[in-house]
Amino acid sequence: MTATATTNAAPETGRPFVAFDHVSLAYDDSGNAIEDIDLTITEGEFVAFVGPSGCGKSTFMKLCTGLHQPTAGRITVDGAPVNGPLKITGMAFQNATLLPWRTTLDNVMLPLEIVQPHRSRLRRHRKDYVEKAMGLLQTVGLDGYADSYPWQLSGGMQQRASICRALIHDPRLLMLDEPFGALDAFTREELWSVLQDLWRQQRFTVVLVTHDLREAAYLADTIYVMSKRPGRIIEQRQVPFPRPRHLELTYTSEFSDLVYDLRARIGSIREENTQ
Ligand SMILES: Nc1ncnc2c1ncn2[C@@H]1O[C@H](COP(=O)(O)OP(=O)(O)OP(=O)(O)O)[C@@H](O)[C@H]1O
Repeated sequence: MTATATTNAAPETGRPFVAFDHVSLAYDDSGNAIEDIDLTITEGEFVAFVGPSGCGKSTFMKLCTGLHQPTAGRITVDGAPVNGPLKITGMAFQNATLLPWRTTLDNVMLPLEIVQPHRSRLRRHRKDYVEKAMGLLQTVGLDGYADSYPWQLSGGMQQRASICRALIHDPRLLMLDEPFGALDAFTREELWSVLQDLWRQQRFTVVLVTHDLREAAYLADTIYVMSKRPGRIIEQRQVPFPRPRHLELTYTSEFSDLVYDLRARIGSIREENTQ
């Protein structure tokens, strides 16, 4: 794992990067899935979305990346309206979804065969790209596994590779939908550090969707709590802990208090649901 300096690496630009201007989305005539979302994510910020199941966290992501268009309101990313799928995003999901017939290295390199300008450059600059992929694999502790196939890797190793794949084309926006949800607690905590290191080195903007409140509190600068359907932002919490964060933080009373508050907030939403 790479060593990290002891500064807070979040860029201090404060420049708006993702802006939702009173955005709602109705998939069909059953009403809004998310409603009146109005928020700004600054460049290099690490934000987490938490909320009860079905509140619209994944819908938020799909809107951010242009996979769906809002029914009302306006979304801009890096100052431009989002009218279709964005090239500047990288994504990782709960399942690593690596292609079983490709080696780890070839899985990580896959976006380069699809996303421009890398696609046009790949043949001529393959050596540089391989070097870059190997560097990423080393950062996540997978050096030595470049030629292994996904079925030869543990779940945690596969997820490390999938994070490398999400980052190989230098996305400015990293979307993570429950990326560690299927992993055991130890592996998950290890990968928090891996992700924090990568983020501090490369300063991309991160949108993390998670059910794990400790994960949100450990990783994020800002946590948005969403209501039950139709999903609205009902709370925005700044996370005050300095970076780099270490696992000891999770045993402090400040950390427990934050997680407890978030849990209570989500508990109260769930209760409303059953009344
Ligand atoms: N393609 C779709 N067509 C119709 N309805 C959809 C579609 N995708 C999601 N929905 C509905 O929109 C609402 C929000 O779904 P979404 O997947 O965004 O929630 P979520 O908070 O990510 O859920 P979970 O925490 O369970 O993963 C849900 O009621 C869901 O049934």
